[in-house]
Amino acid sequence: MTYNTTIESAAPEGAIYYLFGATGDLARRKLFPALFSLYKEGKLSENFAVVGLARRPRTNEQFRSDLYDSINEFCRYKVEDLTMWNAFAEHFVYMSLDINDVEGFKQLNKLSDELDEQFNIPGNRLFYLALAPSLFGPVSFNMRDGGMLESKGWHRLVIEKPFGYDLESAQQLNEQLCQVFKEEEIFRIDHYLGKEMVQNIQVLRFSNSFFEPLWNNKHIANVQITLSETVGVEERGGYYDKSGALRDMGQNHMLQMLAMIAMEPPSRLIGEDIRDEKVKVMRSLRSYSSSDDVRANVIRGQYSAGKFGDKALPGYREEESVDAESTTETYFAAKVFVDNFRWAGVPFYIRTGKRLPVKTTEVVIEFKSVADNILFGSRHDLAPNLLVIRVNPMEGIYIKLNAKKPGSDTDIQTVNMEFCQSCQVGINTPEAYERLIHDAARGDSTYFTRWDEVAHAWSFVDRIAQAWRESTSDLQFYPAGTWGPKSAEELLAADGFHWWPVNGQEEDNVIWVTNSR
Ligand SMILES: NC(=O)C1=CN([C@@H]2O[C@H](COP(=O)(O)OP(=O)(O)OC[C@H]3O[C@@H](n4cnc5c(N)ncnc54)[C@H](OP(=O)(O)O)[C@@H]3O)[C@@H](O)[C@H]2O)C=CC1
Ligand SMILES: O=C1O[C@H](COP(=O)(O)O)[C@@H](O)[C@H](O)[C@H]1O
Repeated sequence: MTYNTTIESAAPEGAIYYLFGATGDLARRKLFPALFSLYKEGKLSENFAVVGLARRPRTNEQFRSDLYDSINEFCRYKVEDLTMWNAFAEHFVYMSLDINDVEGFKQLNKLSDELDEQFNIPGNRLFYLALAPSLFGPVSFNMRDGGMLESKGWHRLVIEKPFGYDLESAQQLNEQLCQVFKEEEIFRIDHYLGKEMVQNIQVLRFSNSFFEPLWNNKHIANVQITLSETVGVEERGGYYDKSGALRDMGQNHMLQMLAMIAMEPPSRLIGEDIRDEKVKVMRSLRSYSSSDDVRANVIRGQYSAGKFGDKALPGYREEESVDAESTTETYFAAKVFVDNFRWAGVPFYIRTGKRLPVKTTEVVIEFKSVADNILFGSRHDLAPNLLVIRVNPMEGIYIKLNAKKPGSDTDIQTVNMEFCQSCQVGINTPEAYERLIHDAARGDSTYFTRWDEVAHAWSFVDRIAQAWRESTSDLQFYPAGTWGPKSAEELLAADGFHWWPVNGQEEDNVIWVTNSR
């Protein structure tokens, strides 16, 4: 059954893919593997070429050898057939280019004409900027001034996060890009939107009569979104210390997931309608009224030295490229309200952090208990029903129900009924980057963020950042390998709730009914 014809049909047309930042980490770990998977699955037109671009010198042979290594290390498919590999690799060429040098773009333009000819490409251009954001503006101007946008096909710009540091810098960046590209030609990546289970939210919500009528403040008590990571900042301290968890994860991935949960049904399953509905959610986010309001509702933390099992872990301030007195948050938790008719009074609790005990992304929808339950309420401490959407790394859903304990007259037990998607399809589900590159190549911007969404998300985040700049007294430290500051528990306890266990913290006394075995 195909639910969205714009997404499932239409193979991409032939195009040249320009990978700016081709010698960087993102290209190596995500972009090359994604291109190989698409090729292997027949999702790239035969008429394509990839031009790797960065300053350091590389021959085409060296570039293809880097490509080979990256695929064998990071791709879900390995290179098994050399004939097929050679056919793939011959589409890849490398050119050394400093993006500040417009002459280089003129040469690139000539090379592009040759590639159009060689691979029978109709002048389509997809520019992927895996570069530091400070280079996004200059590279766009030089593309234009170097004549790169004069080819007869379409031109699309795919840009990585972060899109700005705050609303003001994001606006400046957007103005620069809009001098060269139209909004519909700009594809802003939020790789969470490319994840299977994030895309599945709308199917779960709008195609199940179990959920659709209950999806509102009459039946839902609260929503919890957890995005926990075991890693620290690794070698990204230089970037992360200026960014922090709020900008790195909050402004984008977490608010995007919240929007997918909270949005109204779009009138049609097409990109603009879905994005219109997400914008309405972003616009309805209740801004904190004062810095005290921020401190009462947003908790921030930074990991100190700790351990995983027997392994000692350094504190954040001891990490490479991090200021020894840094006050950057590696954790935040917030209580957020969506001020509209559907969600009035329902808290959305969101939390993310590095060096937490497990790597997992989960959304928990906690339903209200059966009102005035005269049958069971007085005798049992009934667990509320939950719908849990497991996004990452395990994919699937489960629902938590109350059921009679077999053989007992009086006991009620909690049962988790699970659809484990990962168990069905193994780990071989498409990576988010495959999906997103494929969509951009077909001109489908549904799962990319539109400028107005980004701007509203920054306004919300900027209010928090402003309070944090005024004083750092609320920054709390948590040992690496623990669940963050205690006050994040108190945030929910004050409302009579608690964080539900996520993957790796399974509860006792719960029966699992699952397809995982
Ligand atoms: N790595 C990741 O997992 C993620 C990265 N991102 C984003 O992706 C982007 C790239 O990140 P990442 O790959 O990690 O960064 P890296 O620092 O690893 O790579 C940067 C790339 O830019 C090239 N470069 C730098 N300056 C110039 C220049 N003047 N002209 C031409 N090329 C230049 C470098 O090549 P050379 O030195 O040879 O010129 C290199 O290929 C960033 O915006 C980042 O925030 C987003 C999510 C995850
Ligand atoms: O964008 C980012 O996401 C990753 C987490 O992504 P995931 O797909 O592995 O959950 C995070 O580690 C990184 O700091 C951030 O920039």
